[in-house]
Amino acid sequence: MSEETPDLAPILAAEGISLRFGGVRALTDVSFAVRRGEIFSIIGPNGAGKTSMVNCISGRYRPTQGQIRFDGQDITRLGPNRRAALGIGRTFQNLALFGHMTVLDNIMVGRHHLLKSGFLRGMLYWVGGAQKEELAHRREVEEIIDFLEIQPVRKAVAGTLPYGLRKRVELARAVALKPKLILLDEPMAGMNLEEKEDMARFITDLNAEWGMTVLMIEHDMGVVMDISHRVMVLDFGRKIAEGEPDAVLAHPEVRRAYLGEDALEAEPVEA
Ligand SMILES: Nc1ncnc2c1ncn2[C@@H]1O[C@H](COP(=O)(O)OP(=O)(O)OP(=O)(O)O)[C@@H](O)[C@H]1O
Repeated sequence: MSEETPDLAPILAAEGISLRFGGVRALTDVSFAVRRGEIFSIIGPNGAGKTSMVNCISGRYRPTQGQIRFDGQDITRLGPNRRAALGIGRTFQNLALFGHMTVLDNIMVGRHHLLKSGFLRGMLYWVGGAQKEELAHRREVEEIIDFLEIQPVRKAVAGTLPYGLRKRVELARAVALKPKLILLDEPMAGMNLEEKEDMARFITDLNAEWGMTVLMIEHDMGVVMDISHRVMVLDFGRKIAEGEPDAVLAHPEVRRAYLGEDALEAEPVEA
């Protein structure tokens, strides 16, 4: 591996990742690295292996071959909870909120995962030490609520909110875990234009103001090219391109395999 300057040092490095489901090759020898502080997106047609790759990183799937390093540590064999504790957060393609709970409680649930021993913590609460911690938690949660502009609905039951807002609450819950790297699985899916614009702004602010490194899968090419620092393209489980958005868009194999010339002409993208 080449020498890296500190800010270009990868926070996440996947090397030679292959994943098979029986006869299906979901991923074949995919290597890439996400730099600390960047927004990195994975794109590709349906079935290209994007979610499989994210699941390999979050620990939901274990690759058939290859190694994943996070923050300098080999995490290939760690389970999802250990990876979350190391600082890998995620949101899901389909909403995963507790619909009957309030927005605030949903986000607090995220926070409680930060604490390793729930039982011991419960005991300590009554002794007093954890009470202070609880207050500090609340303050931080309020900060996240402010940041994601969900104050007006903080007491609302999550299941009653419009879809776009629920997605934002889900993001808040993932952010509440204070991950160093956040994995976003189609954060704009099912959103209208305004909701997408809001979500794009929150993601860029999380990245720029809170210093969170973002790894995102997203089908909306406009958004991807607009907010990503770098993009990787998968096709049939293989990496066909990686680089800055403009370079990736210009890549002949990407044009052929994924976008199609028509799509490119119809949708000019600003640098
Ligand atoms: N749990 C699984 N069992 C069997 N095959 C799977 C499983 N998960 C994914 N696959 C297969 O692996 C390949 C890659 O799927 P994956 O969901 O990772 O693609 P994707 O790029 O995320 O697609 P989409 O954009 O449709 O979400 C597909 O052929 C899919 O059918």
